Amino acid sequence: MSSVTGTVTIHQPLNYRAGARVQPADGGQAEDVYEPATGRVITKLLSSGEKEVDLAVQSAKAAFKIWSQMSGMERSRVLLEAARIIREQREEIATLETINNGKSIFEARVDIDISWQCLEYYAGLAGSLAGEHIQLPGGSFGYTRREPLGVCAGIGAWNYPFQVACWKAAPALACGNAMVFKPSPFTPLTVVRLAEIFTEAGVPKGLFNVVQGGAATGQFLCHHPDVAKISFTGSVPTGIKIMGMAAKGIKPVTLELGGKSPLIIFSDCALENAVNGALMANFLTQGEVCCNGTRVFVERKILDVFTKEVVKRTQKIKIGDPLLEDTRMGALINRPHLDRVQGFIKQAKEQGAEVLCGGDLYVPDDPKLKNGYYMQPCVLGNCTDDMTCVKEEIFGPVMSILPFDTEEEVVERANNTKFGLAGGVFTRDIQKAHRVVAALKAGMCFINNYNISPVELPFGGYKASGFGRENGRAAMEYYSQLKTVCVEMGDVESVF
Ligand SMILES: NC(=O)C1=CN([C@@H]2O[C@H](COP(=O)(O)OP(=O)(O)OC[C@H]3O[C@@H](n4cnc5c(N)ncnc54)[C@H](O)[C@@H]3O)[C@@H](O)[C@H]2O)C=CC1
Ligand SMILES: C[N+](C)(C)CCCC(=O)O
Repeated sequence: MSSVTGTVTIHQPLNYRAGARVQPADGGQAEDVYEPATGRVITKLLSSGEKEVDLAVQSAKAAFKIWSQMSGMERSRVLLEAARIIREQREEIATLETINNGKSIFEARVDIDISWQCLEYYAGLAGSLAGEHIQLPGGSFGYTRREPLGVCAGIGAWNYPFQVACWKAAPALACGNAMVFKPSPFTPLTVVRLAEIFTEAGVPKGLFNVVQGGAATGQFLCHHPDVAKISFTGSVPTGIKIMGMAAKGIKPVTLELGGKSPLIIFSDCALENAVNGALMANFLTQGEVCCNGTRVFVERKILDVFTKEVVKRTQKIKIGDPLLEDTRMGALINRPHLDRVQGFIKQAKEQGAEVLCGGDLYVPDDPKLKNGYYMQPCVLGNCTDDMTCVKEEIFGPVMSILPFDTEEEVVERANNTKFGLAGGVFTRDIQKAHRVVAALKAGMCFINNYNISPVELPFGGYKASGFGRENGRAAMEYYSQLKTVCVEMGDVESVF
């Protein structure tokens, strides 16, 4: 594939069923898919209708019969092979991700690395999926079996298309399930590569299928009677709808939703690390990250020095063609989203926030990029807790700085949100660090770093940010169910 921005056009079918790319059997009209770096249409997406979704689920059901009967070690070998192929094709997958998502190639490579690491991690756990043996009176006993659920539905967001799919597929497949995955209609491309890789690695045909489209396709999938579980990554309003659909079928759900996470910088921090942490917490993937620490609380004693340094470093972020090696911020996902982020900045100014840097659209010199969706990363000062930019998830490169005076005060303000995905603290005082994260009502907390993703650690939210966990051992629980077997070794003493 060409690795030059503005040149790639995709003509292959984007559905994947029974081990092959296919055109959907039914569906709506074709939608444009854009290259955010140029604003160019790279492909037309045919959405999947009810019939196509059913065919994908039936194909998964057939593969489940074979896969679920294999031992964990057998499944492990296939997942390791898939991880190996991803490593081998790292550059090609990262390039396609960058073309479709707009993030820098530098970051896309990291995303692909986290993806194959996730497969390796669950390959390692597949062989240890086991139950317990429990002794009962008179030599009788019971035992438990951890069994797969069946066909799991995965529905993903557009910010980490390949990685989100791996975070769901790896534990699902390790536990013996099959999956039908629906990516965001903005980023339909790389997930189909993942499906091809699974087939090449040796999964039974139909074990991992891809259906394409937006809300309608997602609804067909969630309502399908043969779908046993739904794992969703996306916004809170859609999460509410997913849970409603799951309730109708009594299906377990995992919801990875939005956030407005706090990052607390105490005056006794290592300043350079804290500045680096604040940049990591706000500007990866153009700020389109659910767990971003966008409310940066800074102890007043170091407010000026911290702010000055953060602004200086933010102004140096190299924006532009995401496929260039030295670019660190690419383009936002699409025009409406860019407009939305701009709207938040305008409203912040109206409400009294001060733009300390950035916030404007960015027009690269390269003429082929002039219709891309770029903006300058923005730092807002003079913020207060009641401002919209401090309360709502912006999902763009916008950091709000909020001064504080005491630990007690900052913990209360940090928790004063409907969300609870993540949180972070920078301090050299270990007691304070652990005390503060213990008080944070958030599922993923960082001490003296932010937004790193070791796949060994469970990830997920509290409160409106959802429930269930991805990554870590914990995710195995969300893709399996427990069967108890009670064994009588004596005679039946009947009551009757
Ligand atoms: N906690 C986490 O791990 C993450 C959360 N997010 C959140 O996702 C949001 C941004 O992603 P978007 O794609 O804009 O979210 P979204 O909620 O609009 O869409 C997410 C997915 O759900 C599908 N969908 C939309 N309506 C549906 C319906 N009625 N039934 C079934 N499926 C439906 C979409 O087509 C897409 O695949 C942000 O709020 C962000 O915080 C994003 C990435 C990670
Ligand atoms: C990889 N990481 C930690 C930066 C973000 C993962 C959550 C998401 O999909 O937004």
